[in-house]
Amino acid sequence: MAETVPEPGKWPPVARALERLSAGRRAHVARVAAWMAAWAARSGQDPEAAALAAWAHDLAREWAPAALLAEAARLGWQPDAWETEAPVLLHGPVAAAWLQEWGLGGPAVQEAVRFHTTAAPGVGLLAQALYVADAVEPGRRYSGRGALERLALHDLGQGYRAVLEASAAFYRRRGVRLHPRTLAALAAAGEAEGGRETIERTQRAVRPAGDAAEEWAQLAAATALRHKGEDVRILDMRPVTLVADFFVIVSGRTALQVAALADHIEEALDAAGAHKLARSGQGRAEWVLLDYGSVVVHIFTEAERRYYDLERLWGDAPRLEVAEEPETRN
Ligand SMILES: Nc1ncnc2c1ncn2[C@@H]1O[C@H](COP(=O)(O)OP(=O)(O)O)[C@@H](O)[C@H]1O
Repeated sequence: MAETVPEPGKWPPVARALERLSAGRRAHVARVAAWMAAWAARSGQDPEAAALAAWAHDLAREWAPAALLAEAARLGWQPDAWETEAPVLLHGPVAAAWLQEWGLGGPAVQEAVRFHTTAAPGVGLLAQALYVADAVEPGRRYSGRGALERLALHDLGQGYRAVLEASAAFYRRRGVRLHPRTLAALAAAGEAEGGRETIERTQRAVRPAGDAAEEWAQLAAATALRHKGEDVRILDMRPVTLVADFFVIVSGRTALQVAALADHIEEALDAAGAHKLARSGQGRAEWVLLDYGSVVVHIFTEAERRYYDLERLWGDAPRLEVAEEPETRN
């Protein structure tokens, strides 16, 4: 990449913090800065903003979990359940808050740094570019990297979506449950035009062999119906995303019923031998998410379900007929 990359010395607090990073991390950051410079030059974006976002994005990446939690608290960032469990997820929000403290970078730069690990729905071009750059810079080693890089330089929107899909698939295979911001970003990116063929090709390449996903989805739906879950739906996610094969969506009348439905469904799937990766939303049980990898069960109160409107977000996902429940006595 031939573009000159604005040096971090332009932003002294950033340059000082960079010096405290390991040599390997600094080299990664420099490759991200070079990628961002190339992207900015091609697409007529501000090279200074692109460089600052790149140089700053990993400044807190090597902080210990406890230090990240303490720093987030000092800076007024309230960690969510995912960030509390994996404080490494705070390194973007913390670095973004530092920029703000130092009076560096506008909202777009801070947004890009804040969401560079998880992505987020509705972020601007700079944030999409940084999310992509972090994943496709030439120091990363995985098959398909070069193709993703070229796609993103050609069309950032398609590249962003493809990187989201690819990293969702990667984390899914490793059993990492995705941050809700990443899920929402995937859904939002899926609404954008184009890219579908690329996505379908990626999907065919990476989809693991089938498990009992459809059976588990039907069982979750039947269990929800038996326990007076309302508006029970199964969405076939296979044609639209790698995030899961099926979503089961259920409403409960109250937060209490949402929790009870979650318990019943968990029990039934457990008995069927499904391995649960995660359950989230215990504390504030207006949206409980049971994650079985291939099947994700969402149990909402009505208001919460309307607010998130997964069915609209994933409007392209075909609906599956919920199988008639066999008569059960007693
Ligand atoms: N979207 C996500 N949802 C949940 N966890 C994530 C997500 N992205 C990253 N993580 C977790 O945070 C860790 C660090 O992520 P990141 O900083 O992007 O990795 P890297 O060190 O390769 O740059 C990952 O190993 C993963 O466990």
